Amino acid sequence: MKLYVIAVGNRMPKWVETAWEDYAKRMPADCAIELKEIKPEPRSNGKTPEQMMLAEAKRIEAALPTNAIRVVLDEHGKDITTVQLAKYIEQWKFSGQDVAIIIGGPDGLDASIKNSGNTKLRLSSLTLPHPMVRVLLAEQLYRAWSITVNHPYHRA
Ligand SMILES: C[S@@+](CC[C@H](N)C(=O)[O-])C[C@H]1O[C@@H](n2cnc3c(N)ncnc32)[C@H](O)[C@@H]1O
Repeated sequence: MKLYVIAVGNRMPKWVETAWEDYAKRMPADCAIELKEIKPEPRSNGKTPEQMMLAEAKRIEAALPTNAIRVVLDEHGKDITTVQLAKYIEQWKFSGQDVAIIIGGPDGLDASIKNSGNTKLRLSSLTLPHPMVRVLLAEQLYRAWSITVNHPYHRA
């Protein structure tokens, strides 16, 4: 199984790239995480947020791997614990499908993407900045994987 993280936003600050790499390289081959960055629509050409999110939605659709389980990250999604995320990882592995976890840009995700996921999850009740979301997600995927194999990284 591969976990694709489809994230709106490129040209991230160095700390974001470093943190992502740090967790990505810890993941084992059978649960690897791969980042696909989606170019954000320029914020300076007079378009409405809805128009920008729609343009980004088309790029997200084009980047999504075929037959992958879709997981949308949204602050209004289902609340889960890290132990529950570990259970999701086990289910996803069992399904034999790859997984695409989608993160929106500064304005969020177009409704067509928000409502297209098999699952909609939130990482916190707080509204998080999109660069931080990918870092937090990478750490939580690593932590959740560590739970599935009883790795000592996670201490309950
Ligand atoms: C700055 S937020 C967008 C906020 C926007 N007002 C909205 O309604 O989605 C950018 C992206 O980060 C992700 N995100 C932000 N906070 C989150 C949270 N607490 N849980 C899960 N994902 C979150 C979502 O994918 C969101 O589209």
